[in-house]
Amino acid sequence: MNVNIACLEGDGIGPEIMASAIEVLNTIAEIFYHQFTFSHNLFGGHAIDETGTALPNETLQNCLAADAVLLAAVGGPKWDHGVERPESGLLRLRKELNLFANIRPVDVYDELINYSPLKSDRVKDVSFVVVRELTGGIYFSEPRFHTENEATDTLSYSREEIERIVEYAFSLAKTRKGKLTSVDKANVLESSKLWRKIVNEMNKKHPEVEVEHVLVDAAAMEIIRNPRRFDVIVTENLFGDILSDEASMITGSLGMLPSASRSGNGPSLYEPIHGSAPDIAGLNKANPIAMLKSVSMMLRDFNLHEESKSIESAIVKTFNNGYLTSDLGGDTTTTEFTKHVNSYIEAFAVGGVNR
Ligand SMILES: NC(=O)c1ccc[n+]([C@@H]2O[C@H](COP(=O)([O-])OP(=O)(O)OC[C@H]3O[C@@H](n4cnc5c(N)ncnc54)[C@H](O)[C@@H]3O)[C@@H](O)[C@H]2O)c1
Ligand SMILES: CC(C)[C@H](C(=O)O)[C@@H](O)C(=O)O
Ligand SMILES: [Mg+2]
Repeated sequence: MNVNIACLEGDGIGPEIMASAIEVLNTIAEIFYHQFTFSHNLFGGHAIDETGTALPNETLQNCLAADAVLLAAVGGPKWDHGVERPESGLLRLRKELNLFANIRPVDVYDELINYSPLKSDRVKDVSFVVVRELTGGIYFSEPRFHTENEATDTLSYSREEIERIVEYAFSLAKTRKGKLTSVDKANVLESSKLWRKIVNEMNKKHPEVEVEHVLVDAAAMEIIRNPRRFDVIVTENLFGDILSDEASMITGSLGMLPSASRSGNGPSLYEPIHGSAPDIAGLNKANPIAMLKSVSMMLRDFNLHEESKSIESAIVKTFNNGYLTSDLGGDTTTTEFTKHVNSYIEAFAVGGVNR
């Protein structure tokens, strides 16, 4: 299969985990006889330094023309106080590609349950997906401004925006355990009242899905108290951002959670949920698992299931053999971890595809 991938390595640990992803994709291409073509694009802080904008037009055009976009991370203290921020490039890109559905799976590996800061009996067998609305809500609504003495953000959603993300979540729940938790703040926010009403209306169309509504503050508590109760969580942009970082700790590290952002037509974007980790940038310490699992989600979307499985299984073999990056208490470097994943992918292919 030929796949044209627009790569945005960005800032901080971005280049290190992107290198890991490309190495693994090259191994997959060789073993499974695919042709992956990569374009390397300026994005984020580095793009600001070189062009004055976080999302240069050439980068946007390459993303629009690609089969998929692979993004590492953007941002860092160097750009925290500039007029243009790296993060604004990311928000523009999501909007331009209409990536309204951000899928963030939270799956606990049995082998790593002791690395979670939570007790192992709480985290065992946890598997849920956060479906985060990604192109609306408080991140994008107008008016939005600040002056010396006043600042305003607006949280607004149209019926259409709510319906399309909730429809996505219902469909996903049907392929899983059939339970949908809608997280809102309907005791306070007008947008949440409409959100909740629409979820209830749509439940009539999908009666086989069990729906519950949980207020976001209670949801934050439940993710720690009893994370096994969740199957699919659907929520507004900002709530989804916060809850997914929280949920990552169930798995042991923020460096574990991948994501896919989809529009339904046009290229999807695959990226870890974490940021550019400036505190460990350039030290070869970054955990590449979130990035590699994002690659695995991309391959699954192209129906390359065996290829996707080979990555997942190689990741498990790598940490089962004691290779853990420092966020999980180990001393394996990013490059060593990647080398082991590559060799297990090769072994997987010998035992599987070439059997
Ligand atoms: N999608 C993105 O590009 C994205 C996402 C989140 C934050 N950011 C940006 O990243 C910058 C830093 O933000 P932050 O420090 O709040 O969050 P962060 O996610 O970059 O880091 C938080 C903590 O988690 C650790 N961490 C994150 N990913 C890791 C990995 N793969 N391996 C090991 N440890 C990892 C970091 O070392 C740090 O201690 C900011 O500019 C922020 O806006 C970008
Ligand atoms: C960098 C930032 C704009 C971004 C977000 O808030 O969406 C990040 O935190 C994420 O989770 O992808
Ligand atoms: Mg975030």
